[in-house]
Amino acid sequence: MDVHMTGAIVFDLDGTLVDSAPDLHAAVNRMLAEHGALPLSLETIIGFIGNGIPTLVRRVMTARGLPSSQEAQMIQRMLAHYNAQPADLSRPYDGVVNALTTLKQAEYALGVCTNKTLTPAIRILDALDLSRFFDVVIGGDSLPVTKPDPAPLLAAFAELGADPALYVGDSEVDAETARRAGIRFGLFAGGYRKTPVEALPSTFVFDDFASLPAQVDALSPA
Ligand SMILES: O=C(O)COP(=O)(O)O
Repeated sequence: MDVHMTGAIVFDLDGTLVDSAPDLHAAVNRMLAEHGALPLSLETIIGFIGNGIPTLVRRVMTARGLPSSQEAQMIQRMLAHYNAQPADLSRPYDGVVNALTTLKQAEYALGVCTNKTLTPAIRILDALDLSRFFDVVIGGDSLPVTKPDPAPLLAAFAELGADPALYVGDSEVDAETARRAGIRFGLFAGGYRKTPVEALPSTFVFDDFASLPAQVDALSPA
């Protein structure tokens, strides 16, 4: 990696770059239908996102009273449904493409650190034409641990090879990951967060990606 890069910025995926909940919701309900279980609402599924697909499936099974003996099979079916259609309904949030373009032009090295399983994460980035911005993608199954363990985030920065400038995410898990990694955190307020923004430690909060490059510019050097 070019040592003259301005710095490195890593982004969360679900609820930060991409509103991915509608496809997760559709895949969950296809999985539930196969098991003869009733569907769950989009709002319920949004509340279950953040700790990766196996945890999402466990939360869904608890909500529907399904026996944990079926867990491994249901995770497998969820991944099959989701991998088949990961980006039919998912869209980047407004302003994401312009913000990434601006940051890339300013010579930031960009990466993604998500708890989403790597295969659908990459398929989504490809389908939405976002892969071109990123030099590294760390998924929920890339390491033996997931966020909020800081290891995946630190691995993303290590691979980028430039000074860590910022992690950008939307959730409690992301805020905790950045805190444990000792990395500055930009909190996107328009994602899947469950608690008030004031309750989460952040360097700054933003609700419009159009403002992100200026917020990054305003940071002191890493
Ligand atoms: O898949 C999830 O549950 C969360 O994914 P994220 O880390 O991109 O928010």
